[in-house]
Amino acid sequence: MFDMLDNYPLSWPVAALLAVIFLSVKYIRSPTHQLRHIPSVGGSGLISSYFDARRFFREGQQMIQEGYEKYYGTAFKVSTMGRYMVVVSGSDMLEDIRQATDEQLSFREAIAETIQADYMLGKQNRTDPFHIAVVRTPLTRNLGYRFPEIKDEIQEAFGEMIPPTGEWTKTRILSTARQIVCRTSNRLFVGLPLCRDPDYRKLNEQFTGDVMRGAQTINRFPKLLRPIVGRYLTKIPARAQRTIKHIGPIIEERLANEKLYGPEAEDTANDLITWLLEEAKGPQRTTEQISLRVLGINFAAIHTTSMALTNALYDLAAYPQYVEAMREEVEAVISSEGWTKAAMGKMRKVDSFLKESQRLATGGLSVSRKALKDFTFSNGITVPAGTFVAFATHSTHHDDHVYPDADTFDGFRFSEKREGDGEGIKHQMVALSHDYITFGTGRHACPGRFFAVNELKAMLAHILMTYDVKLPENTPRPPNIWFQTTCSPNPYGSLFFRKRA
Ligand code: HEM
Repeated sequence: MFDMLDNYPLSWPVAALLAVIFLSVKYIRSPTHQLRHIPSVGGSGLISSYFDARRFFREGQQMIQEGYEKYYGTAFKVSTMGRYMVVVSGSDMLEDIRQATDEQLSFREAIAETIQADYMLGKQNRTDPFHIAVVRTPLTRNLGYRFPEIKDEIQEAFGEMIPPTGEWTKTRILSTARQIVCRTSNRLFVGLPLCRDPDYRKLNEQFTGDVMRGAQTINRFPKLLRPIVGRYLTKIPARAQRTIKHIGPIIEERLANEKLYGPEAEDTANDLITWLLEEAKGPQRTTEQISLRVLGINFAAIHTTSMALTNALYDLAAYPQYVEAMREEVEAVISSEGWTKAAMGKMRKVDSFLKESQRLATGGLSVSRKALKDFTFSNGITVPAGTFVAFATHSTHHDDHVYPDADTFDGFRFSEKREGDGEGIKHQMVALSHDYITFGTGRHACPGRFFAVNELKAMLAHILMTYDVKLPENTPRPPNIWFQTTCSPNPYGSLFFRKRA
């Protein structure tokens, strides 16, 4: 080849020129160049950004905090494995994200790349997300009607997992919470007896971990190979088949009944399968599609809610000064309302305690979006198409300018605010605001938050009425575990429970 070039006197300079042109175009198109107007936390050279991406694994939140303090109200970038992430802060920039259309800043494209969602739940889950409307409307509307069953499952699940006896019983709390949340949520989603089926429960308890590991495996391969890797090197296809094995017969029976008695025939189960079948049209109405939507909703619901419950229980044991006031509230409300959804709405102290617990424990970044077009924020900062943007949530929640004494756990911070005139609604846990981003913002804000909060309140109220809870002797609240910007309650922590004295 070199000999060949030697035979043509102009070839060396031409080859060198082509190489320079190629490298220049590549550089101009690279995120390093395109995002050069946005300051970096850490370096932005090729080698330094590799080391920063490695540092991000261990010290992601410290890096976000550093950028938040230096560039509050504007944007900075951090390098993560595979891409830069542009991090924004301040109410105005969050409002810009809230108002952006899906064609400008896409929630679904961001998730699709981060967790390789197409290989986990099927491409239709992203391109045709009819299940979101189901969670937002019929699931939420039916909470009052189905509440007695949710309460029944809470009672049964706690009774089995943590029998209330006179002796202090040590319980590894995160795994216990996950099992209780899975069972209770599925009492609403698929009802009895499936919600108690050991294999179905295990499948849903483990699915989030399977997805995270699967995504890591897929992300290691180039785009071209990913369909093969997703299919043969992850556990996901087997999990999908296992879900269909459990839910398929129920769907088929409902479809057969519909054929027999007509579409107007009442589906008395009134569960997630009913609502999905009501919403689904044409090709969406298959056993596989409906089963995968149930799996996907479990994915969104189980880990988030069980982490929230675990954090609340660590806080309950660490700050026992709030117990008596919450018990009085629960007793008063239940004696006038009974165990109903309306009663949950009246438990302001319980709501505040859970909200405060989540305020402190929400992870480093949320509201992840991918820019599909160049996007200009109202402060003039532009991010080019293809950029990943996220909001500095943990830093906002821990900012003394936003919350006085922000690092301190103040269990009734929000219920006290609700006592002011006209303040009754906006400080409740389900309310979205620019200061409280646990459930995200805008049209993609968590549609399951009404169920999650009612379920968490019913669980905490049940615990307050049934148990005394304490930390192991002379030990502090188990510290949260950070990985990149994810903040998880300590999986190794235990609490002691005994029948309420
Ligand atoms: C404490 C528990 C929960 C937390 C902290 C939580 C948090 C979130 C967050 C932060 C988002 C993204 C919002 C955004 O980027 O703007 C989200 C989306 C979502 N959540 Fe939740 N969630 C919880 C429970 C649930 C439950 C119980 C369900 C289902 C019943 C659920 C279903 C969903 C769905 C389907 C989405 C996607 C929304 C969309 O695609 O537009 N979540 N959640």
